[in-house]
Amino acid sequence: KLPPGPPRLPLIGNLHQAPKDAPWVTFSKWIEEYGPLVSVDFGGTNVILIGDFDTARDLMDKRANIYSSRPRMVMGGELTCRGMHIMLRPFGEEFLLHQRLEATVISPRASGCYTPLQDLESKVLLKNLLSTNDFPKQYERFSASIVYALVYGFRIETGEEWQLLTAHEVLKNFTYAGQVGAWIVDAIPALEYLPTPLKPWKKVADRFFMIENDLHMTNLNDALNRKSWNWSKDFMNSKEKKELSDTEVAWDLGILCDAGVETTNVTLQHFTLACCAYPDWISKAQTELDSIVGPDRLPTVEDLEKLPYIQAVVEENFRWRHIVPSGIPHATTQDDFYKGFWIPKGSTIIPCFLSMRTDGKLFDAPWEFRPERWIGKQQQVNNWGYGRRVCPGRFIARNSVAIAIARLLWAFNIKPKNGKKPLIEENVFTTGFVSAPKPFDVVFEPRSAQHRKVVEESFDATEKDVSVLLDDVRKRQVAVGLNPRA
Ligand code: HEM
Repeated sequence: KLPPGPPRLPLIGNLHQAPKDAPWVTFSKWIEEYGPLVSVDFGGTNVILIGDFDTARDLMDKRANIYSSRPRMVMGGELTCRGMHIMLRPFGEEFLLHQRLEATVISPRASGCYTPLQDLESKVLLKNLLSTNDFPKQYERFSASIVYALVYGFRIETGEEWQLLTAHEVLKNFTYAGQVGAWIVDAIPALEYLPTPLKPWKKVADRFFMIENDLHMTNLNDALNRKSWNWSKDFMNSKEKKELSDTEVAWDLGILCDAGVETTNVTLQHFTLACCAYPDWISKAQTELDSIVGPDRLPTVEDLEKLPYIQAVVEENFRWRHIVPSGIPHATTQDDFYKGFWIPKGSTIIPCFLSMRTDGKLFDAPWEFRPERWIGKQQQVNNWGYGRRVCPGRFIARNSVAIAIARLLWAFNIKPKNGKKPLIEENVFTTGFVSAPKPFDVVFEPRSAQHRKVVEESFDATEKDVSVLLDDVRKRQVAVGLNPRA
């Protein structure tokens, strides 16, 4: 039998109950009512919701070979991206070839070599926050500049670069094309065989494809002409490239780049909201920074391992709120049985991050931001997803978030502008696929004149030429025994 779930109607199942906005709220209510494994039927698609860490690990990690595909998205994936979006590729030989292509540049060892870029961009972040409180824009610039430098060999210095602005447009188009239930061709894929005049969606998909394809191809070609090492050159010289077209490689690079921007940005926005809503822990973090680092220099990447409280803040930040609270769906490629329940082949599997993070059995007062939960403890948080689809950028992202948090706390008192702690409820977050805090006003106040001076001097003194930094990154890779392919 299928796992329990809300009663279904004939033919449409639970489609009438399918949430349009903030689906995680409905999903977590069902999980509370029916347990950690829930099944619903959205118009013929069997959807399994997973609501706790143990069940997610048992199925999605331990049985990764059958839980690592993706639900089919005809309009968003097959037509708009012509099947080249790595996040939407079905699990199989082709997907694994693309994963092998990226494996060497995203390993923990390779990711540890990218710290010169994270050092520069976090210094720029602090310097900019001395003169503006527009933190979402500054976090976006910080996150984007790290990945654009790696993938294409250039920096995002202002956040107004045409490549980033076009990437915004691409994301908007992707969200539009990927709307669940909006396109008839998603429900009846055979309609794609109709003659073109009878397929109005095809024109939209073709237009979106052209915009995105142009962006990825131009970025790739520009990157190949830049002076220093970058991922584009590396991928084009790989042995996997022999089996792939330039266009496929350009899309892999483009998606890696896009996937690194909004994610890191929103994670830092959550951190900022937590500073305003639950400030009690901040003094402990700053006391640790003052005793290990002192007032005369910024914390460095090397300091991080001597800063257990800061590490706990980073971990709690990942737990407190996930950027995608409903989880990123997987799909099964075989029938499976678990604790007496049947999970059919082709089911959509949703690991509901919101339910896992607010599980009262594991986390006391889960809405509160309490870094102490992590001191001396190994708990689960699964920020990065599951099985063969686990986030390939996780080592880079963790390093970026950790150095940004350490330096922000070292340099600033981060406070709500109106002096009032925001009350954290679901309605302070946006309701789309990626859920960010709704706009709120924050002041980034330097902790002292000395802290301001160190921020300014560190910025002035640091190397800003991306070619020099990428040459350093390449040298570091060779020094740790890696073999850059370009
Ligand atoms: C704090 C920042 C980040 C968070 C919270 C995050 C989280 C995630 C999650 C939850 C998934 C889905 C895993 C699954 O399906 O089980 C994912 C996938 C992915 N992430 Fe990240 N990510 C972050 C940063 C990055 C960065 C920096 C990159 C690239 C450099 C990246 C590239 C990707 C890609 C390409 C996928 C698709 C993997 C696939 O479908 O096989 N992410 N990420």
